[in-house]
Amino acid sequence: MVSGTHRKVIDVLEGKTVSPPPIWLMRQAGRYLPEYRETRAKAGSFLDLCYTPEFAVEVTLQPIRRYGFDAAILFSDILVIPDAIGRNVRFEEGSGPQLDPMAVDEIEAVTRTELGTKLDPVYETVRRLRAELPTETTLLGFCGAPWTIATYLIAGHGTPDQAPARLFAYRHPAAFSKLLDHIADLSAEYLIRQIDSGADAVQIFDSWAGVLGEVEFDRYAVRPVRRIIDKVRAARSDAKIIAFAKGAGYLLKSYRQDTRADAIGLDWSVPLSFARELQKDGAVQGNLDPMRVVAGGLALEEGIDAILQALGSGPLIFNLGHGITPQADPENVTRLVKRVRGGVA
Ligand SMILES: Cc1c2[nH]c(c1CCC(=O)O)Cc1[nH]c(c(CCC(=O)O)c1C)Cc1[nH]c(c(CCC(=O)O)c1C)Cc1[nH]c(c(C)c1CCC(=O)O)C2
Repeated sequence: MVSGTHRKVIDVLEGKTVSPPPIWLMRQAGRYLPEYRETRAKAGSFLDLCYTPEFAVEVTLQPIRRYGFDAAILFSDILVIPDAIGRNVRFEEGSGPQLDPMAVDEIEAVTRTELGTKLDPVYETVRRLRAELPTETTLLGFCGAPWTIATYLIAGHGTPDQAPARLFAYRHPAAFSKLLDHIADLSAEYLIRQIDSGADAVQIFDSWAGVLGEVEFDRYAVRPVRRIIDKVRAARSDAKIIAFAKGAGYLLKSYRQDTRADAIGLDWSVPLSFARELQKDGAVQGNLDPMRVVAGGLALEEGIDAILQALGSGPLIFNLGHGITPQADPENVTRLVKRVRGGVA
């Protein structure tokens, strides 16, 4: 292989051990960066930022310029799918996302929706990014997992424990499964189009997997993600896929095999001894507590070293256990990258 086209994240997704491990951070483009806040102010609403290729490309590239991460993640949001199917998604300052909540009698109509052309600007962003990024930088596309998307569709906003979606699923199991299958089909189409536009790999975010019981985890987290992965692979057999089921704990033991993901993302509550077991079956990604990046100092150094020591001799993509938060000091990210790459923090 020509060294200039070598993408370390892809090597790890193929099961290789890369030392030092490649690194990127979930939500690496975001409010902790002054240059993001500047572009965000110019773009208008948050969705305008997502749907304007010029701005979305700019904010995707900002953390790459600053830190030289091994992967760039398309700047967008998991809620663009609900937006594309007409659920009136709004991001209001300080209150998190808002959508039209979905009642059970809307299931038939919602499961007949199509993506249409609304997400075309996202594919254009992906094309421009692949052309502008350094060849050695992996470009990641993404979508939300059907369960996590459904939690927002049903409640109409974020909730601490997703009680509205859990209740809906117990009351209307057949309608709920139909809804998840439909979201999975739209998500597969969305990911295939991202891959065709230049994404080298994709990540599926199941941020709310941790609130599901064992039976529901299989039904609502594993199966719909497997459905997406099967459809993407049926269309693009060499697609590389990372699945992140936050809070899944012990259920991660079979998650990779049951979903067929190339890598599984780990949140910071996953013990490193268990993470090592999971790594025997393939690549893992994670799992530094984002609060260690806010704290800095010894908390940051010890957290990094523990992960490198436990997981550095196997296929690892270094990342946080969830998105970086707005309070993080950009200098701590500089220290983090340096330490992972073998320098002193
Ligand atoms: C659940 C979820 C969402 N969005 C996402 C998830 C899954 C991952 C996770 O659990 O964090 C995924 C997401 N959201 C965003 C990205 C961009 C790529 C990246 O840098 O990782 C990605 C991959 C940008 C964003 N998406 C959002 C922001 C902040 C909005 C702003 O700039 O004002 C960013 C940078 C808005 C958003 N979008 C969402 C919420 C709950 C919020 C509000 C929370 C907040 O205000 O921090 C839904």
